[in-house]
Amino acid sequence: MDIRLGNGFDVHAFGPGEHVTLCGVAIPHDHGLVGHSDADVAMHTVTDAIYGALACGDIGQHFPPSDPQWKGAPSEIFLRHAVDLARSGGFEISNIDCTLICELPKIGPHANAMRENMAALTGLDLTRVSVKATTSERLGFTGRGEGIACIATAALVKA
Ligand SMILES: Nc1ccn([C@@H]2O[C@H](COP(=O)(O)O)[C@@H](O)[C@H]2O)c(=O)n1
Ligand SMILES: C[C@@]1(CO)OP(=O)(O)OP(=O)(O)OC[C@H]1O
Repeated sequence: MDIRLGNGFDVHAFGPGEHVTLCGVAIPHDHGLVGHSDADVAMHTVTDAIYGALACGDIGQHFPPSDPQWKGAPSEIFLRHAVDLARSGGFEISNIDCTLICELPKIGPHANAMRENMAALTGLDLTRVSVKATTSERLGFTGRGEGIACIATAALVKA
């Protein structure tokens, strides 16, 4: 059995807005997130973890931020691309795990909706999709409420 692990890390800054989109779920907040796309930092991070497991670059190489085509794009486009790449290489995604780092918004009340959306987009069973959160104890840029960071792991298997 061929097992591959990949990691992802991404950060998006807060800007004007009334919600953030995380794992495709709109979460009410007193700021939005700034990005070339819809700035879904969690979906970008999971996408990069899958690319990492495949050793095939990163999200900016596949979807350059300089390309106007991706302005305001829904990030599920990027995730679907990474999932298709994995499957076309003969891999199944075994599980994904991501941790959001922010003081606010509180992720807990939305975590199951986020998991369900990621499970639907990837075709994974819900038990294989994990969404977690932590504060940074008010330290650093996340602690000052300047943005949201996310880290993720993806495991891919080929029988
Ligand atoms: N944005 C966040 C941050 C944290 N949580 C939940 O709170 C727990 C405690 O966070 P600490 O940073 O103090 O360890 C954490 O384990 C999460 O369950 C959250 O929902 N949203
Ligand atoms: C997703 C892309 C798409 O142009 O733009 P952003 O929304 O700025 O997100 P980032 O995490 O900086 O990744 C780069 C790009 O691929």
